[in-house]
Amino acid sequence: MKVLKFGGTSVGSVDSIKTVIEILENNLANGEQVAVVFSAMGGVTNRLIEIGKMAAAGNAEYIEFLKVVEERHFAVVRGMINVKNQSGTFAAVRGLFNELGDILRGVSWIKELSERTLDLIMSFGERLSTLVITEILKSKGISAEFCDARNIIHTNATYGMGDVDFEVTNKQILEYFAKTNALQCVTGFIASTADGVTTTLGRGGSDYTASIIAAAVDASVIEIWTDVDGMMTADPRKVANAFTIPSISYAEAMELSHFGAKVIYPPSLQPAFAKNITLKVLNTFNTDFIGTFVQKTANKKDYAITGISSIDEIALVNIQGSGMIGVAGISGRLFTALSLNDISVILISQASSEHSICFSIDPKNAQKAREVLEKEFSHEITLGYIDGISIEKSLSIIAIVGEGMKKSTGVSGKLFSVLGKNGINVVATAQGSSELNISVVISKSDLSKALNSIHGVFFQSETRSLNLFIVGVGLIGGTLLEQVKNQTTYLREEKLLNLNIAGLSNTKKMLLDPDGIGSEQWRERVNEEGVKTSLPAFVQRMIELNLPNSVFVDCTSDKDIVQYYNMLLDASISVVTPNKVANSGSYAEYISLQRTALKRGVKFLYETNVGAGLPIINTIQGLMASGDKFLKIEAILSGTLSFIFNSFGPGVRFVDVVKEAKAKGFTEPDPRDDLSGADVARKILILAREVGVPLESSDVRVAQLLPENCLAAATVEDFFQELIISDDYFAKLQSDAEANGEKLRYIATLENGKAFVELRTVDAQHPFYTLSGSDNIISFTTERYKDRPLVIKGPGAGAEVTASGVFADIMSISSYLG
Ligand SMILES: NC(=O)C1=CN([C@@H]2O[C@H](COP(=O)(O)OP(=O)(O)OC[C@H]3O[C@@H](n4cnc5c(N)ncnc54)[C@H](O)[C@@H]3O)[C@@H](O)[C@H]2O)C=CC1
Ligand SMILES: N[C@@H](CC=O)C(=O)O
Ligand code: NA
Repeated sequence: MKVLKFGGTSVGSVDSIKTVIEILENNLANGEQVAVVFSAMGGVTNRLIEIGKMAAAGNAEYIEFLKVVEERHFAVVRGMINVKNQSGTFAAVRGLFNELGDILRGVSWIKELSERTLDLIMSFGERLSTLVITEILKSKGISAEFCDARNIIHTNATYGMGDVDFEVTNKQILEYFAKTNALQCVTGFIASTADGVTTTLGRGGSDYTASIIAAAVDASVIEIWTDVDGMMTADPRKVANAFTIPSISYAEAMELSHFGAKVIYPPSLQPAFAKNITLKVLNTFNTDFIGTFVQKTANKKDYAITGISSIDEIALVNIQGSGMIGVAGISGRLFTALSLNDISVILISQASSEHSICFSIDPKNAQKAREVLEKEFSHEITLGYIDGISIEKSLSIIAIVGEGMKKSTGVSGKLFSVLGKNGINVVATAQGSSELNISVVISKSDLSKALNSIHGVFFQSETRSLNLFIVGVGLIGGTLLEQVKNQTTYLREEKLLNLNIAGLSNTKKMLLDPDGIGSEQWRERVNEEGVKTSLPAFVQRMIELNLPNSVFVDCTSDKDIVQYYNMLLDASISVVTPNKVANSGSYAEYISLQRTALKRGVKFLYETNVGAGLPIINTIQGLMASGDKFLKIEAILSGTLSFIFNSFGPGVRFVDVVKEAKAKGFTEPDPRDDLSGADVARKILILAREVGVPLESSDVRVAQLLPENCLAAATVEDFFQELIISDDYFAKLQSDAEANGEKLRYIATLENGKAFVELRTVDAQHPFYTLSGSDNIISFTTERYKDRPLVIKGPGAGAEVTASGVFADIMSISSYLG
């Protein structure tokens, strides 16, 4: 025999009942006997409870509410049974509603609603749905019979959650099914006492009915038909990427039952599990889907774990003291006291030092737990053997579950590592020696981030996601977004990396969308949906969103923005930037950013601070890490100045070359920063710091290349005017150099702890002579590269090369995330 069970949504509407009929017809076609258990129509049980309470409160409106429930059942009859045959069913349904109406009237008279009466009122939900569907089946010519489970399942008189008398029940079920071959339509959830008083089976009640029957008759299978695709790897409301688990063991299903309760409530399936009956969880609304098989032993898994479950809100109680060490009986007394007071313990952890025990409970029991324990241990507390009871709230538990972790290494490593990388603090942890479940207690505010990042490493290890928050969509930011757009498919398909643009801001508008702004229509979306830009609000929202693998990308030259870097890094958000302001501010700030990133295990990356995309910072960091010592750095670090000196000559105005550099995207947003030497000065300052020389910006000596009048210009426009006026000055610089067969080069040097930048002329022998375009060149003399320096050369400014350097930094974070 086969046992099927349909939940409330499956029997909730005419359309879904049509599917139920089809499923039943298909099953009957196989010839195997079928029992089918029905829940009440979706929402009806809750409605009946409400109606019962209204009646008890003397609120006559319950009558109207009851009419609505009645009409729902009538509507199904009208929708499913031919007009000619409806009357019998209508009469039967009306009969049940009359009976229920009488009971409710009684409740409203005596103004009392006992658990026993409530069970009786609730029983009408299943009795009605099952009656209606039985009649529908019969009207379709199917040999179906209504089976009132109260006649076969007996419980004690614990109302609300009757204790099943299996001896009697199993016997009655066997006798009942031995007598019939018809399709048995059984009322779920309800039972009765030996003397015929209606009871209910508590949580997961209809599943329990199915399970009790299946176990009694040794059914071949139980099919639980519900409204989702089976048991999922995580709660899909919290983890968008959760997917159906095809095969799961009983034990795993039990462990996952916290959120799995929505789908099945495994404890209610225990009788079937005990008989080794396979359970299938199937979707009435997606009948072709394979669903989840629950069996004693699950099929081999593709993943190290089977699923992730969580409890949103718990309180953690800690009891500690020197008097607990080596003293037997403390934990016995502790848990006895809790159990005598009906406080259920969710998780327990005690370190081998025996100095403390912590356990988690439902927060609504927290105060009671404190009182109970303070009373139990009052003597020890007075004597100072126990320090007292501390309770922490606003915590959540996440458990990873799976038989696959048994005796396999690396699972807990992976769990703790992903939590660490995302800056999620683990408050407590527990793993039983069954190795089926590792539980961690974390702050509730980290729950969503933790679930998603854990799900990511265990189930989507092939596809990793980075959440990008980009501020500044000018030349570099805009080009970066273009590059991201062009690479999205490649990265997803070839590198299994999903770049999610979760936030964007220009100076006017900002938009944050954790689901992704998209790299195609970002401009339109920011314009249309964006709100007025506010950097503090942007940063605050990012921190609140608390998305895993978040990266803040600062593509501005803003001075104020850098004050947020520390805060972001501290919130475990990596920072990537071409903006040089932070690293060229005070040395204390530079160091503090490095330290915060290190402390939080996130990245602060700024390769494009010097030489745009050229691998300069990375090279230095590699050499420093491997113990090389820098003796000298000599470099051309301005793409703009390089371009100018390579393009300026007879027949060209200096100002036009500067304007061309700006048009080509080489200059700073304000080109005076390039021509004043300020940009080069801050670059050599950053390099000095990277090689371990703790300079301040005032330590860098800058020899001006501009005449006074240009330096004094108040605006960029004025500046260009002054350049025109000074054209002869620049022409002479250039022609003097050329006359000597030399070239003008603006060179930065770091030697003996001193940094300076100056305009020099170099002859054809000098390695810096043969530069073209916007080339930068950096020559490192180190202990290892002493005889011949290490030289890096190439375009050191411009949109494409800079944006790709920023992109490469972002990519390096993704590989670090593993
Ligand atoms: N252009 C280049 O070759 C290189 C540039 N860089 C650096 O890249 C950064 C960006 O340079 P570009 O893109 O060329 O400049 P840009 O002026 O074209 O872009 C900067 C953008 O940031 C916006 N912005 C400024 N403050 C903002 C704020 N608080 N909130 C939102 N948006 C803000 C501006 O409106 C502008 O659209 C600068 O720090 C620059 O030093 C670094 C290496 C090379
Ligand atoms: N304006 C800068 C851009 C790179 O940092 C330059 O010209 O080098
Ligand atoms: Na670089």
